[in-house]
Amino acid sequence: MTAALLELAGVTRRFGALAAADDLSFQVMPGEIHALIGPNGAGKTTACALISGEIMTDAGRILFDGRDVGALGVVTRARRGLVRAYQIVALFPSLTAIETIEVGLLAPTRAVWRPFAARARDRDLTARAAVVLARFGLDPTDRRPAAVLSHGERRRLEIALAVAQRPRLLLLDEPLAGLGPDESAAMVETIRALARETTILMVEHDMEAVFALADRVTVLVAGHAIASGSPDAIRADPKVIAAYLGEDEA
Ligand SMILES: Nc1ncnc2c1ncn2[C@@H]1O[C@H](COP(=O)(O)OP(=O)(O)OP(=O)(O)O)[C@@H](O)[C@H]1O
Repeated sequence: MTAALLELAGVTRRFGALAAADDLSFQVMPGEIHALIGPNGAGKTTACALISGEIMTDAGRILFDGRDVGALGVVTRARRGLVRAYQIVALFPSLTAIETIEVGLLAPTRAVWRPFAARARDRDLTARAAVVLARFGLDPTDRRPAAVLSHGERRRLEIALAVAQRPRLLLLDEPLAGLGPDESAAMVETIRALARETTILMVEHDMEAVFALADRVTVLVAGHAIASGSPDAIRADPKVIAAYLGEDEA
């Protein structure tokens, strides 16, 4: 039997009286696109933040490649290959797209803390960053700061930055949010292509995209995973229909 790449076992995280993660357990297998779905407030974003290390668990274990990463911070988890895509604008608003990716390429080497010295030593850096940008349909010669890129361009840059860090597990929180139909379709294709080189765990509200992309789906309700399975099994699961998917038809 293949070992899980990521395993949450009995993870709980409280905010005051509310358990945003409540005895949460599920597994992400190597090579799959795994979607985390659930109603608003189910705890999907909290689960992402717990997995990436932005917030810590109150109880339970998070295993990445068989090792407990629950006590490690964001940077250490990212260096091990557990990388979340962030809203770029909040991080590097004044950098251009290519500078943003250069930082991402340096991050796994720790050189991010002294980027200018490292840049002088790594003459390939700009060329490598250009290759990453091109994969995401972004222009390496674009001198605009990230803050003024269009919403769709920023989403692509956000994922490109995460990919530059060579993730073994890429965490995507609502990659299609705010995208128009054409941009969404392009992003679905991008995610499918990324899945050839990295395992993907994504939170997504767009059910059509989830069922088109995901190999397996986990359904969260009130911080707890009520089901994990193939898209077909999830769609047919009476617990899921009652708790979530049935909502639309109610
Ligand atoms: N930092 C926080 N402090 C207090 N409560 C929080 C905090 N973060 C999340 N919560 C609460 O935890 C619950 C789960 O929130 P979370 O954002 O993880 O859900 P979600 O499934 O991602 O929701 P959505 O689909 O609306 O994005 C919600 O009730 C939310 O109000």
